[in-house]
Amino acid sequence: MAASAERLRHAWGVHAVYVRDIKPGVVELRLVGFDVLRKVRMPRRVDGGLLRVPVALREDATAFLRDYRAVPHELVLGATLSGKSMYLRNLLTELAAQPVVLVGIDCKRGVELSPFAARLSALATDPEQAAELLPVLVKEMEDRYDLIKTRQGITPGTPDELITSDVWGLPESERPAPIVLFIDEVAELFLVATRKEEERRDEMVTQLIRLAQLGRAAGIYLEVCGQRFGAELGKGATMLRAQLTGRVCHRVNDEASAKMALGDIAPEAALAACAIAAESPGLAVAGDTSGGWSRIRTPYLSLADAAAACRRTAHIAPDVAALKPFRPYVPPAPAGLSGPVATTKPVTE
Ligand SMILES: Nc1ncnc2c1ncn2[C@@H]1O[C@H](COP(=O)(O)OP(=O)(O)OP(=O)(O)O)[C@@H](O)[C@H]1O
Repeated sequence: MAASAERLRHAWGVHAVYVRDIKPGVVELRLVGFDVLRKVRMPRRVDGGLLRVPVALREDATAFLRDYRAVPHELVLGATLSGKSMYLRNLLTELAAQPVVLVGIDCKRGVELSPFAARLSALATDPEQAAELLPVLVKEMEDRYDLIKTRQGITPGTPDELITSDVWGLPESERPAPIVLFIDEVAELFLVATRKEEERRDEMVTQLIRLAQLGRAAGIYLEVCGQRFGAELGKGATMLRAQLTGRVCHRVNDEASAKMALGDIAPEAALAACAIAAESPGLAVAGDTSGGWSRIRTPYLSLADAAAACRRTAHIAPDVAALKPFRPYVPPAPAGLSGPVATTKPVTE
């Protein structure tokens, strides 16, 4: 096999299989999962910039970028074993390499997000902890609004370019680090058994809606993941969903679930999600409320490699004093796993 194809195989992981060289720098690939043949020029790594990370491959062999500045909040839906965790794993690992504060709520006792503890500034693993963490994030957001306001009124005659309505307009030295909050299996936050739990749920949902409505200007972004996200979850669910304008829908069990994710984007996108086969985990339909959508596939990334990437980047996690009490316990690295680890990277031509 030609050297160019070797490089491609390495860069694309198991998701693109070399078919033949067409001419120097151009090869034909079968994109596993999409089941189509593509002519692809030699890919180079995507340099997305802060908060703009490659996370999957599009059907046309270009990289799908998760761009928080353009689409601040996202909903990732899919049935069990459809590939949601793999998507989050890729996203989290890419963000971990940037000066971004990563926060997790994983009410499945932390089984999904704990492996990334070394890079997480805060982690809540049950609804009680989430109920303590969310108001701290809301307070952080309010403090950031105060900072922007102070800057606006700094002195009469402040040059126009220093007048800003979000953290991105602040001078770099004063700008707080962006925060991405990952919520795995959001339904766990909504489910209640007692009246007391219902009150706690209502408070959390209100806090989440506030973060979704106002977070962008404060540099706080949400990545919400679940199997379904409809009105049946209870008060506030549809209001919160409306704020999560980025949508990624993996295989779902019924049309109603696809419509929850994509119905307000494009009916054809919901149909495309319904057509995803059970044997294609990692395949999804991604869109946003502008109406644009495409089929995407996340690269395979093992949990061990993702965890190792988080350990390697732990030292760049920005400090947020208010989150210190929520810092997760980091177990010692397993022997033999502390060295450099190869990870697959979505690439583009
Ligand atoms: N892009 C991919 N390529 C190959 N295998 C994948 C891909 N994405 C997921 N898988 C495999 O599919 C299985 C399910 O993936 P994953 O755990 O991400 O699903 P999930 O939707 O999070 O499931 P659950 O809701 O049950 O946690 C895993 O064995 C995983 O390795």
